Amino acid sequence: MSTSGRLVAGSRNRNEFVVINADEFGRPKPLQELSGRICQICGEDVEITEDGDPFVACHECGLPVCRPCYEYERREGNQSCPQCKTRYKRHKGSARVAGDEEEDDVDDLENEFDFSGDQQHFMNREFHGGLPTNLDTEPESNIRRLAYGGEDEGISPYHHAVVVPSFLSSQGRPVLHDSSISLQPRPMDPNKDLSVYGYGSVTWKDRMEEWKKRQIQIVNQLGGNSDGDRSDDPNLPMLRHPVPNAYGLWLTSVICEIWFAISWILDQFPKWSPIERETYLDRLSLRYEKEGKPFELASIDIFVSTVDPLKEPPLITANTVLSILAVDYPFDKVTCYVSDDGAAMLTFEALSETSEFAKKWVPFCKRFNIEPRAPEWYFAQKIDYLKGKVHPAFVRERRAMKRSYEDFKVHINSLVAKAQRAPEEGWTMPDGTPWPGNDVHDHPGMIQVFQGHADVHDGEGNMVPRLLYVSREKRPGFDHHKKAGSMNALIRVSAIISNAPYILNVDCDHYINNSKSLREAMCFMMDPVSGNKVCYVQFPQRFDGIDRHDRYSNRSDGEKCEKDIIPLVSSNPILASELKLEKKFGQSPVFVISTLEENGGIPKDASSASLLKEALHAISRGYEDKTEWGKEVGWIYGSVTEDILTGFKMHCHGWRSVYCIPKRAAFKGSAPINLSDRLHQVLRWALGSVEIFMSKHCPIWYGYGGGLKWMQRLSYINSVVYPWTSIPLVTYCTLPAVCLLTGNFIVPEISNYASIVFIALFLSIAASSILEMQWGGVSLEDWWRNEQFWVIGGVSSHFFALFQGLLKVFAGVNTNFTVTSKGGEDGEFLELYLFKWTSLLIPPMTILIINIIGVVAGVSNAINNGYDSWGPLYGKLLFAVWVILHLYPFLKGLMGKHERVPTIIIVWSFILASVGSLLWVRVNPFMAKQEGPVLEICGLDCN
Ligand SMILES: O=c1ccn([C@@H]2O[C@H](COP(=O)(O)OP(=O)(O)O[C@H]3O[C@H](CO)[C@@H](O)[C@H](O)[C@H]3O)[C@@H](O)[C@H]2O)c(=O)[nH]1
Ligand SMILES: [Mn+2]
Ligand SMILES: [Zn+2]
Ligand SMILES: [Zn+2]
Repeated sequence: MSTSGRLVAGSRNRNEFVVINADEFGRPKPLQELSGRICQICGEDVEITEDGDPFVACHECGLPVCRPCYEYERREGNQSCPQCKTRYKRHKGSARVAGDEEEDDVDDLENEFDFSGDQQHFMNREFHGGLPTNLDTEPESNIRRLAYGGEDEGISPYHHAVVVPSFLSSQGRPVLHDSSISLQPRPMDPNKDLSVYGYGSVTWKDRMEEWKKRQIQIVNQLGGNSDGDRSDDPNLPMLRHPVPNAYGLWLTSVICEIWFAISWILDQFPKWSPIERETYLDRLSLRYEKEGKPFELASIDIFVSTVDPLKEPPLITANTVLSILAVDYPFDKVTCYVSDDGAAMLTFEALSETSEFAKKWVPFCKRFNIEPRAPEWYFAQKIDYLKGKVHPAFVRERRAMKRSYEDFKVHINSLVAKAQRAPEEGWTMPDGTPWPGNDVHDHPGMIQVFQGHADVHDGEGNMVPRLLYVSREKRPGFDHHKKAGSMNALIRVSAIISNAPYILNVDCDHYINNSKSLREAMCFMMDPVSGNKVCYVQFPQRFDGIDRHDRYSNRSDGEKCEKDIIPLVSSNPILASELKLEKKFGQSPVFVISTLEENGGIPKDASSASLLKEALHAISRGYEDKTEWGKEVGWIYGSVTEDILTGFKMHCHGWRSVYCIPKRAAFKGSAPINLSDRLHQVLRWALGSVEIFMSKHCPIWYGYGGGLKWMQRLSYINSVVYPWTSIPLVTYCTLPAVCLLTGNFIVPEISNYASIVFIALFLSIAASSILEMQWGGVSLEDWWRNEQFWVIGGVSSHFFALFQGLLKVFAGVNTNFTVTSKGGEDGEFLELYLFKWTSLLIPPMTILIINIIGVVAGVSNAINNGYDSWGPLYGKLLFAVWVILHLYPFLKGLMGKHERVPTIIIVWSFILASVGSLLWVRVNPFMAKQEGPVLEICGLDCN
């Protein structure tokens, strides 16, 4: 059976393979009799061999190909003739070791790799079975992988189909940028630029003298007499020993920094083995869409999940569904399943409208080959009618289509308006029967097939893929496992109704932006050689409608990877008893049989009524009881980031995944554009990580001896430990304020030599991150935003997630899943400054306030105390300003004019901040008692 997930792995994929002389479908034209013989791949002249004849690459069909192209194809490309697919034989004189001439006409591949038994292996693979063998070859590929560095270096370019999770960021999310550079913000080290403070102050110098003397005493007491001379060297003791009057502060900061250093190192590993991939859609089509033969592209079941029509507007879901129905793929090979966890009649009715509108929309898309095929975003694009050859018919039809879409929108909006207030007796359907889902938490399973009868044609005889509405049974008092549960229900329904060998999962807001996306994925999945190892292909999520400045770092900060295409691979234990399978998959014989169909498909003799009945059984509340669903089968339960957990589990079983980045973004989604939603989303992700961290699936302990690569393990570890970094982060952000308020400082004055070392360190760190950004194509601005959001998210969401996670594990307190609001339909940034107040905002607010108070107090103190006290102040100010700058977007949101901040929150934060500050000044635990040098300068308690 199958399971799924996403996450991990890096590649960049460029479609740069050029086929010149291609027909309008991009296929190479059949052989033309050219006098001069032009290479059909690159367009250059084909060379003349020593014999005086033109060079012939393929003796089967004689397609003219020049030697360089042939050599390239033979070595790194398809390794076979692009026209007739005959595997290339080695040529006389081809670059080869001298003396193997007699091997002429030998098939390279057969020679290099032993393929016998391989096919057998594919067939018998059990889904969660061992690691597929023969990872090292990739002849006749739909794809090309360019691997750099790491294990791949210097070996064959096909060595190791290793998919390293190169793109995980600190948030454990694959980073968006087309590079392997992950954007781990690096905490600044205060020790690095302190050389500037402390000079010009006499008192400071006195203190230093005093302190040095003490160091010498200590060294002598420790019996370091032999070393006595060296202890006079001003550099050494100062680097070895902390500031004597603020030992506690110093120690705290050092502990924080050690943790930052560890997390930074963890973050570096995944960057080591980047992989680039190319897809060749034309080859896919040549191979599987031969003219005059039935298309052989595999079927795909597409799952759309939705739960709350108020937060996930039906128009957005409708657009996603339309983009799926209009996708560039044979219509009868696509089935779209919409899972409604909210059992909302609104969703149901909107879907019904959508299926009607699709009959106009889909043919229009296909006829004019437009992009994207989600009408809202298509019509939002500006078209220049004067540019290029815009057909007059197109102009007319586009206009008409726009009008029908407007009508459709009005319709949907009126449904939404109607749904705002539920009638007392609950909703009734048009035929008068009550809507079965009136109680969201207590209702039977529902399935509705909207299309799929062969007689549903659009005007031109084009047909539209089938669309199904599915709402699984819900009963109070049971854990329904949120999205993971709904996906598992869809796996079963779809296996019974259409049983495609591959599935694609999108959220309700993830419309298909590139109608060729499915083909992109199929290049990997249906690759004759490497396809059988791939458990999923994932695409990065791009966003629409984010604020131009992307203030909350949706783009760069831990971008979520969405959309997986997952093969439903059958286990083929032909002899295993039915009983054993039922124990694993549950008691639906139709479903169990479907798991045995390697190539999908449903039994021919079954009536659709009986199949629907079976499907309803498969989505009943108790279906998964005492089965392996959620444990070994399907999406894995136990974390709100079910995708990471499931992907991890698949990788542990030795499967490989592919990260696919087509030039035109494959999918787009809406990003939360107000801070509160964003923080809640990040909170949920972090909570998911904490859940995995504390479960048996913790990547630190789990799955040794399986197929998980070391680098993958490190990346997974990184993606589950990052919430812990919030503890040192909160501490670190409070330190500057504490320093300012108490007059202590965490770093001692240091010598010139030491300051040079620190400056050099600091510069090299800055240089390395600038270089990384350059390579990764990340702009400085993106990086800075990422940095900022790392601090904001860290001190709020990650911090809360830790406590919620601990509460959940140790006290069983469950938190609910806050679905992220999907942006408004018109892509305006309406909500940007709208703050919905939540307790999440208190920590960053408090930190901000105490730092501001610290700055004010420090400066006014220095003014009172005159020139001497300015020197040491700068250092502390620098830290405080560092914190304030990082919280700046937060401050800006705070000052937004659209809605007034409830006073109670301000009051609370102020009370907390001032009580805290006063306590520090009074109790002052970090201040050394008496024996330290006397504090003459600055600090609130300064006399
Ligand atoms: O009980 C539930 C709760 C949520 N969902 C759906 O789950 C999806 C993701 O929810 P959303 O609030 O949009 O979360 P995001 O953080 O934006 O989603 C990302 O992160 C999730 C894991 O944390 C993944 O499941 C998603 O695929 C991925 O897009 C949405 O389609 C919801 O409708 C359900 O179907 N049932
Ligand atoms: Mn989402
Ligand atoms: Zn040929
Ligand atoms: Zn050529």
